[in-house]
Amino acid sequence: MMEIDGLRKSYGEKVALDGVTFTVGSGEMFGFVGANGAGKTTTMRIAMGVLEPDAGEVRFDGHRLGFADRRRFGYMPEERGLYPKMKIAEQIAYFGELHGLATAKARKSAADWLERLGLADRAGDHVQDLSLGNQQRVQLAVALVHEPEVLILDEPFSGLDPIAVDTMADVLAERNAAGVPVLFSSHQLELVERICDAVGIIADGRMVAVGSVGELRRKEGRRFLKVAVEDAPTGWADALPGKVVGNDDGALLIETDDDQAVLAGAVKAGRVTHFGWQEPTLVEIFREAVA
Ligand SMILES: Nc1ncnc2c1ncn2[C@@H]1O[C@H](COP(=O)(O)OP(=O)(O)OP(=O)(O)O)[C@@H](O)[C@H]1O
Repeated sequence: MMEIDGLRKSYGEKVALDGVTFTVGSGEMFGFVGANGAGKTTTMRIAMGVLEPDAGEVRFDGHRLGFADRRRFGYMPEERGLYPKMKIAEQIAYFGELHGLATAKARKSAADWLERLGLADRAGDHVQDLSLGNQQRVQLAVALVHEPEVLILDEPFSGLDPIAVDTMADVLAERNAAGVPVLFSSHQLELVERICDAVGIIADGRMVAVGSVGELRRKEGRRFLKVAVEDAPTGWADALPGKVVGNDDGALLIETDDDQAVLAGAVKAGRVTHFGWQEPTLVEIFREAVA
């Protein structure tokens, strides 16, 4: 388990992190979301030891992280950082050796990851000759080559085509299944909602919501009853307990505490063709949490 505990960080006058706390459990996929400049990259850089916090600490399995621990982490930095003129297989193996793998093992692992990520036929190409999406796959291989115990990835999905997104998501889920905690940032909230066990929402350097999507729905989101009634008179729901907040393709969206009263009113008004709760999406939860 990785614990981010009370991180504070300022750049001059600018307070970037104002007490950031959350945990990423073993085998957990944690999606870190927030507006531009909210503090995601700063948090992840501190977790990787690239930046020192002004206060707070990061722990792994109960102890404060040191250099040796971080060698066993896999990291995809926001600024990426591949060598453009180095051949990709050599480059991945080189990073493997930097993380302590013996040369033969590093080469074997590099070849295996290139195969897994669909880049085996590009092994001898220079990084600069790959498309940006393929460079990102190489960056993922660099993060994974030494079989890291924790993965920290800054916007790993940005700029990928849908097939590459699926490959990346599958690889991360496999690492999760092997017990690896995965922390990644993203602006792709539908993807985060689909693949993450837990989500943390940061705004202006503070965590404004943390939990599973289900927990966030219960705590942060508003849910609505979606009710469609054929041939109902206009305004049929006006006298019912609750508030009509919208119309979705002919169905009313009603905010209410009394679904049974709304159902009884709907049945009285006409033929009910749809009746059910509409849960808020992560996009809606996000908008409410950062508002
Ligand atoms: N080296 C720096 N010097 C000064 N200010 C910085 C520096 N790095 C980040 N900041 C500021 O700190 C705040 C947090 O930035 P950070 O990069 O952590 O946000 P982010 O959530 O990763 O944003 P994005 O989604 O745009 O990548 C921002 O206001 C940013 O301008």
